[in-house]
Amino acid sequence: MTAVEIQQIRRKLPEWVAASVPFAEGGKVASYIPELAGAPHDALGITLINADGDLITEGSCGRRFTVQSISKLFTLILALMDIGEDRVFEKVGMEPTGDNFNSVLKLELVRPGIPFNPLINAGAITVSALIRGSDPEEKTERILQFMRALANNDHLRVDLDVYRSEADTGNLNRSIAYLLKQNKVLDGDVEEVLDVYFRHCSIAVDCADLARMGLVLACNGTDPLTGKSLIPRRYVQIAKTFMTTCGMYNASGEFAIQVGLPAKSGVSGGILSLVPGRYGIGVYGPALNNKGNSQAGVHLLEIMSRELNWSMF
Ligand SMILES: NC(=O)CC[C@H](N)C(=O)O
Repeated sequence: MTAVEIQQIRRKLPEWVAASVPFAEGGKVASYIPELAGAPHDALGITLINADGDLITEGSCGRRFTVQSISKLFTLILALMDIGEDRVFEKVGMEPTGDNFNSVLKLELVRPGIPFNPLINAGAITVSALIRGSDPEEKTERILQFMRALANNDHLRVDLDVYRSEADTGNLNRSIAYLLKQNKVLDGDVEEVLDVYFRHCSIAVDCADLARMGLVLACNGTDPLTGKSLIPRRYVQIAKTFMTTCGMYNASGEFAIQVGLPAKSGVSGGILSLVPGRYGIGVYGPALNNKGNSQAGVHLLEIMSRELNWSMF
């Protein structure tokens, strides 16, 4: 079955990618982080990898881009591994918001002012503060090492141009962080927490890195290609649940209906997705729809899920 499906994907993927590329036209490359604005509008790439190590790539999959919000998954998992779920969920909730990823609205409206979930900016900034490490450098290094292990790629680095660009212009994130400090959700130095957050959002990857990280999640925390156990199963379960309920921002419900797979997107146009037990998937398409998800990338995943009957539901 799997071998037949791999052949089908290899045969049809060029056609599916070609059919999705035109959808980029209706989307916009994110420019609120100035360094992201130069990304190629109509690029679309995808890499899939399965537990046997079969790798399928199509389109502009070799391009490097920053993970942005996709990193929130891995900081969440690392915080869970560092301090356990009871302590993490004292500080962030488990519910979708229906608001934009960078909204401050509910931090003021809903007491006690903790972020609704770890995948919105408020939640991820809170989680950054929970990562073990004596200073921002050590925390960032630990996040990098963790992502390198998951991607099986020692070369992952912070893209310093994107980091500086976001640190220079990230006033909305600064507002969120100071509000969290005021609400006594954030402990410690706000600028140091933001520094860790901006840096982990700026880690550069390609589609193959995302696919390999997705494969570890698809296989419940063990990299099937090295046999290494990298994440406790319970924390993978938590991460995949958040991917399903909040991973595509406030379009997660629609994505669950149209695609039906756990996924996490970022404003640079990346999407990490997976088919449980079977594939890790990395997608890159920088033109975003009005919810902040890759316009062509979502379309491609919709086609694939429909054609291959991948929905979990
Ligand atoms: N949606 C995203 O990818 C947001 C991440 C980005 N670094 C920000 O904070 O705005």
